[in-house]
Amino acid sequence: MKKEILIAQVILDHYHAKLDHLFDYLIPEYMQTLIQPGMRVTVPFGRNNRLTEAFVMTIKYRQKVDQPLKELAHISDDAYAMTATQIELVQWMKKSYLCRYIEGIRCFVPNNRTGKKRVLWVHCQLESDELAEQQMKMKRAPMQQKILEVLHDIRHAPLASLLKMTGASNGAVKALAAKGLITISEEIVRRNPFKDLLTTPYPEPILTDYQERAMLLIRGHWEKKPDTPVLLHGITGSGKTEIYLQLIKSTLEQQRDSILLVPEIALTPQMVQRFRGRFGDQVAVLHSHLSEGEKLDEWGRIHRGEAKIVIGPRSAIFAPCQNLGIIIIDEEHEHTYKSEQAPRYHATEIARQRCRLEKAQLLLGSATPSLESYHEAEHQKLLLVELKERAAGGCLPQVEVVDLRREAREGNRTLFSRSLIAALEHCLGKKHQAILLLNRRAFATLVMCPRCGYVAKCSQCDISMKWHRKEQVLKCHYCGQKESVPENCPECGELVSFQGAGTQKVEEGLQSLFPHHVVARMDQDVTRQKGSHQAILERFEAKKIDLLVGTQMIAKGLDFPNVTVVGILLADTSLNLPDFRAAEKTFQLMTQVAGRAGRGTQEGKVILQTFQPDHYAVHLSAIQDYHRFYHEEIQIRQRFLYPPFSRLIQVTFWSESEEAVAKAAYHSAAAIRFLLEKSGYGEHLEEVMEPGPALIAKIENRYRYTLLMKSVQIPYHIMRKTVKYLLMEGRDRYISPMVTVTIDPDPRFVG
Ligand SMILES: Nc1ncnc2c1ncn2[C@@H]1O[C@H](COP(=O)(O)OP(=O)(O)OP(=O)(O)O)[C@@H](O)[C@H]1O
Ligand SMILES: [Zn+2]
Repeated sequence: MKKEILIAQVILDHYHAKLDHLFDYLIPEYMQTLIQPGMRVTVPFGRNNRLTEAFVMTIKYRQKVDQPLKELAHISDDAYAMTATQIELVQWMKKSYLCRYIEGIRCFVPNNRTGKKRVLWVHCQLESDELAEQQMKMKRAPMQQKILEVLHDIRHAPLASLLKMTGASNGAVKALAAKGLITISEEIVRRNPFKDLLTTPYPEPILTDYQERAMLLIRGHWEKKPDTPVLLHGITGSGKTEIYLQLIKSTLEQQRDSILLVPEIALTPQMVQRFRGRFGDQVAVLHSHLSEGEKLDEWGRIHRGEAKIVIGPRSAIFAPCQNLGIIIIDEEHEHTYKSEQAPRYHATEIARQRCRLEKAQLLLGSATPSLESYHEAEHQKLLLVELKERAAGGCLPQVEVVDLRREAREGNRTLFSRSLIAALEHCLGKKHQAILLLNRRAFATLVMCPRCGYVAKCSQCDISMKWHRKEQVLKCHYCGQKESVPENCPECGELVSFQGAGTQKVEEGLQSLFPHHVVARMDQDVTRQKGSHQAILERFEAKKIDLLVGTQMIAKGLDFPNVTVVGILLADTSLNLPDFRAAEKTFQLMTQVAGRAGRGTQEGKVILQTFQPDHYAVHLSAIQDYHRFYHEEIQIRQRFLYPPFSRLIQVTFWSESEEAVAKAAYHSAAAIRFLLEKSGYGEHLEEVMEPGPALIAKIENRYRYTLLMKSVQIPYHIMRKTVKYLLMEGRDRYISPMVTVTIDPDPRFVG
């Protein structure tokens, strides 16, 4: 009989598709009591037995086989080990998002190559008489004398400061240490992302009636049904954050951890300020603007349980909390919760899985819940809790819809309607502030020929170039390519004109309308630099800015009571996108940005400019009636079988060869249909749609085709399995190696 041996199945820390499976390694005798699933190890790999990092997924006994197995070489730092839950989540992610193991693992395990930040301290314990005696002995070493003198006074100093103060070299310090006159110690310091953040206490208010009721409902519900998530639908300014604070406070009292997700980094500072104002240093942040070192140190604080509240955007859902009690997702409808890169996860889905596995509670909050979530609430899969009044006493702002067609007929072709100018004058006259939204960057969107219709396009991407006036260049917002601005049309020679408007143009227009007021702009161009959005928001809060212009970045979450006017310059930008969610996105954006006005005690006013005043998304957001919007929109979804009445999978094919990409798309569609037919779904093949060029048909010189599948009758897991089989395992047979394929399950952008 053959002997049983203990083996570890590992995933190599490597992104190569061919290495995306488990490898078996023998566990040497001495490691057997130490090793655990989730640990990071080093293994010999390949013909040269190169030492490679890997993660242990499982440990098991196996019959000894004739073919000899290689042995694990080394167990690495176990501080970064995955828990059993995390391993299970990685497996789940691989299956659900068709990603590689390592892509899932990398979400949980930080890159620890940065190491810890260490500071060296120098200490001196000499008494005065000893000092004098020693100094006598070192007449020839004036630097050493000086160091002793300085240290004798202050006793301790960081090495770097000591060298600066004395002008001495490292050698002199070492010499003193060698003589035993001073000692050197090492301190590990935390890289603190909050060092520049001003925290003021954020006291608990008396809850409003709605908040009080909401708290009772939520607590009562979770006592009975801890597994059912809550959807908190509260109008803008209704005080949802206070509910989050109170729920997290109870979680903290039970010694458990909380994760609070915000839709983008720009919203972290305001949230963090409130939470640190109440819970102090128990609050940690995790986001991509932290330095590697800061990230690692925050990760460590959470992992060790020193920080029990984590705030951050999407990726903070992977925070290493060891005793998770609650996850809260603020503005749950935001598309930023879906990752656009592998693994293409949705943070809410990860949250559901984590809550299920870790017995934690889940709360989704929004003033404009996604159709999917609200639909679930209607079908009792989520508990719906509503806040119908503003917390600080004010009411929702008045919204005036301005028909831009009429404005133009009456002779005003500028970006600023007469109503908007009047409202801004009134607002500034009262020393209030205003927010202006235009969901587009740059100065003008297009450079266009008024005679032949030529539009300047990026030569690598099939998309119009945007004019950036300050830099005097055309820029492609997809690949970043810059080109000079043509004066004449390259096709017909006519002088070109600049069409459309971006935030820069609004900024300049406003400045000339209101030369004595301060105008500032916040969009991706301005905030790419670390910390700059925070600086702008701080100035706005301190009332050093009167008019703030921005893209959707300024539309949500911000809470400034002195803002009484909001201008939406062009509601149509998002309405015209060829995406089945266009109306929903527009409604959400309009309602959210309108909600920035009148949050204090003064009344707010919103001017909504549009060419399509009769569109239901426009006029329902003008009266801020979520329920009616939901009922209109859900019927459309049902009629056309879009989510939540179906689940989608989108496959994108990329290649430098247009022929290859088209071929790949059509062959794949045909093969998927064939396989589905063989599995008995021949009657529903129309659920695999005709492939075609993507909405943006070319990016960075690569052509793009998309193939959309809509699972209604064909079960989703069957569809997903078929696609996976075809495009991953069988790809060599159907798709030319010149073509890249990405599979996006439950895509947020279709086209
Ligand atoms: N119970 C309360 N009493 C007085 N003020 C309150 C109370 N609760 C919240 N507020 C204040 O009301 C304002 C709005 O609250 P908050 O920012 O939480 O709204 P919100 O529901 O998150 O809105 P939005 O969806 O628009 O971001 C804040 O200034 C907050 O301090
Ligand atoms: Zn480009």
